[in-house]
Amino acid sequence: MKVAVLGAGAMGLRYGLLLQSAGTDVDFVEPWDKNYNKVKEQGGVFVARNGSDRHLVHVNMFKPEEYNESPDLVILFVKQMDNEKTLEASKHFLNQNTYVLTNQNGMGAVDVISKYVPRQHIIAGTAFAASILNGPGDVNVMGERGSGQVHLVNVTEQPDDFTNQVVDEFDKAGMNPSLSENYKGTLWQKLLLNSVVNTLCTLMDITMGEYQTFSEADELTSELVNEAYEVADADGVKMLKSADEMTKVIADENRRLKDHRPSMYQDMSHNRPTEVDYINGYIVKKATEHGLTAPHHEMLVKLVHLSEQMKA
Ligand SMILES: NC(=O)C1=CN([C@@H]2O[C@H](COP(=O)(O)OP(=O)(O)OC[C@H]3O[C@@H](n4cnc5c(N)ncnc54)[C@H](OP(=O)(O)O)[C@@H]3O)[C@@H](O)[C@H]2O)C=CC1
Ligand SMILES: CC(C)(CO)C(=O)C(=O)O
Repeated sequence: MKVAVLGAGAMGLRYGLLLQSAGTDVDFVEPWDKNYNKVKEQGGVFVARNGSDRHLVHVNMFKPEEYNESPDLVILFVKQMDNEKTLEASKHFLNQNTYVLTNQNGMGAVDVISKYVPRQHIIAGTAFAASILNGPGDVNVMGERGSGQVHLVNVTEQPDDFTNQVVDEFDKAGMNPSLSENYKGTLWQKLLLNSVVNTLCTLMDITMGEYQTFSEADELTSELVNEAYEVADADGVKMLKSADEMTKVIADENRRLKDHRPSMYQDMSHNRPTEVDYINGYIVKKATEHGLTAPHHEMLVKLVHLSEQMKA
């Protein structure tokens, strides 16, 4: 299987390097010039795990305009707001046979990807895993080896042979993949985690572990989760877990990745726009569509925008 990772940032590198080390044929396609130039200059990417054992790994990296291969699978890992321009710049290597996989946080990618490949070739899902890009060509993979999880789901909810091959490749790479047949339920599970953890840790300038040490952490998590569950229910989402179980999933993830500052924090601390509109903002949008309100999530969206604007 030939894989092109489109967007060689923190998570694109995490997935691509794991697959490459398990023997999958991986190319990285990077629209971000600074990263591309740095990788070419140093002859690869510096990779560390939990800040240790930093070493150089060779990768094949191309700019979208110079990439002329026909990958079987494209793994899209740019930020949500960059999807449209990135796919437009890559459309010469996307065709009716290409599969595109997104494990990005937030909601919206599938609608954009479906302009470029058939919906039955879109593999969505979620990454219960963390990475930090220290700078161009320099990635820090968080969590113990083999501890992250990947949940994959076909947008049509009909897994085919190719999707099962992708699961096998991910399994060989130690990525702990699972394949679901519940598209929205799978994505909402991660949406909930991000709507609590990314947003609160970013606003409060704390790690996931620090949040979980707060005496009322589970109560706060539960308020946000319950509000979102009403919206999911109105939207016809079949959730994979109860609201109480989800609160526990979030607490467990906070303990597992206790030293991690979520990707939204990485953006905020570098004065970049965040993905809040695709996370809490999506919950608010869906609430409005169904004649509901989601006041806690709406407040969080405004607070993140306030902070973004103060830094701009
Ligand atoms: N990081 C994580 O732990 C996780 C992230 N995700 C999701 O994965 C997706 C990718 O995120 P992630 O890998 O964290 O982010 P990246 O490492 O790709 O991006 C971080 C930053 O790199 C720079 N950059 C990357 N691409 C470009 C570009 N084309 N042009 C200019 N600058 C660029 C920007 O910084 P600058 O402006 O400073 O140049 C950018 O904001 C997101 O949807 C995220 O939510 C999901 C699970 C975990
Ligand atoms: C919180 C986390 C690590 C969950 O996997 C994440 O999605 C992020 O950092 O954006």
